[in-house]
Amino acid sequence: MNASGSTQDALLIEPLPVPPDAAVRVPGSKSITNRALICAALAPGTSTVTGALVADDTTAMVESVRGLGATVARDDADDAFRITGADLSSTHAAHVDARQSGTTSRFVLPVAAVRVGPTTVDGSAQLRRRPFGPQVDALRQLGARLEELDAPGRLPVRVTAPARGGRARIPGTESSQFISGLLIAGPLMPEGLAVELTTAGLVSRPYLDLTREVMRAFGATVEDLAAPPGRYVPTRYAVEPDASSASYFFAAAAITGGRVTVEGLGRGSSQGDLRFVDVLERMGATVVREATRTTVVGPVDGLRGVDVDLRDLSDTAQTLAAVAVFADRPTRVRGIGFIRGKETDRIHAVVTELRRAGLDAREHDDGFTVTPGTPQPTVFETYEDHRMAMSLSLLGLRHPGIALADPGCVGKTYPGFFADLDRLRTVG
Ligand SMILES: O=C(O)C1=C[C@@H](OP(=O)(O)O)[C@@H](O)[C@H](O)C1
Ligand SMILES: C=C(OP(=O)(O)O)C(=O)O
Repeated sequence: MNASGSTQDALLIEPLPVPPDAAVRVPGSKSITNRALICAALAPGTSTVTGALVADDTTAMVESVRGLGATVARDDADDAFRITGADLSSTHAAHVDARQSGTTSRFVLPVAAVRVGPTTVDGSAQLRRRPFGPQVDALRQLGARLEELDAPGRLPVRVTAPARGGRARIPGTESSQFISGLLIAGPLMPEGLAVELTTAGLVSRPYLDLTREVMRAFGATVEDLAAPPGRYVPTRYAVEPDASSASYFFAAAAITGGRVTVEGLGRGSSQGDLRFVDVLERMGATVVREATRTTVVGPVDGLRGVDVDLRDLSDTAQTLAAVAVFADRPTRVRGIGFIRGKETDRIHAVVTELRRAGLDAREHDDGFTVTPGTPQPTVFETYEDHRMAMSLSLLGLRHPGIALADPGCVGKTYPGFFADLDRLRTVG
């Protein structure tokens, strides 16, 4: 790393000397990687997944599907995982550690309910604090037997008898991952699966499109929120770059008046978080959308504050909180009360940290308001939340004295983040 140095545990982010003019390629999508890995693990035969993210959340999935009986081999030369599907009729008792990964845990738990042997799903202390109740409840409606080994609605959970399938009622307002996981397991339930929402609202909707897209690529049939009995077939699948990871680079262009192109993420992408560039456009940035890449050019005359609902793309809420510091008027973010149940209470965390830097930021039940200002030199806390670290680092690109505690927390989805951020310093 050439311009970011370590002080004790904290990482100092040096301001960019000039606005960036750069093209970057961010790692593979966490969400697509974990969907592809688990669909491959359900397909009898050998699948190949290329371009996958290699990070803590996807290692969690690799280890988990191995625990369920799949074989996973890494071929670095080919940038590929080769996965041979698990024998779901095996009676062996499985134990799965989903680490910090919401997707891994919420995709594996329903899959545990379509195998014959008992499976225990557990995770880190952080994951044990996150909600699982609606999914446990839905699986019981589908005939599975589950034991919550610690507290109701929390990990660890042991599945002791499989689901027959049918209809499950579940709220859509807490996490779409519950529904994605049920859909993934649905084709392997003897009666198939139909999910019925008990709420008018549905958060993180684009992730359900992603689930259906990857399921179909692996040969499964799925329509809306239902999957008839069926099967997966092995395939070769290429993972595109991660749109949430790209948000930090688009934001860097927006706040500096620079220009950043993210390669491999273009008009055909199904990742909802790519819509973050629409928000930047509303704020005054110029966006160039091409078939296989997207460019953001920051305005020279400053950004406008916006009032925006991010329920479909909530992983970009903290990115926007950082961008909002550089606008001309307050930014209000709505529709994201459910992000209090992510790696940390993200509304509280981001507001607390902006205030630590002397900025005016406020919490609301459903989001936050950030008023523009000049952040003071600060060592930000990062709450074991990769997105706190990556978002707050943006302030350091413009202001001196910004440092991050526990920068290694980015390893959850983007181990090379700070090295890639340094590439914005390369002129030309
Ligand atoms: O399905 C997915 O891949 C994801 C869904 C979202 O979670 P929620 O559905 O809990 O909002 C998102 O925050 C997470 O990073 C990835
Ligand atoms: C919320 C996130 O992850 P997960 O729910 O998959 O742990 C995230 O990556 O921001």
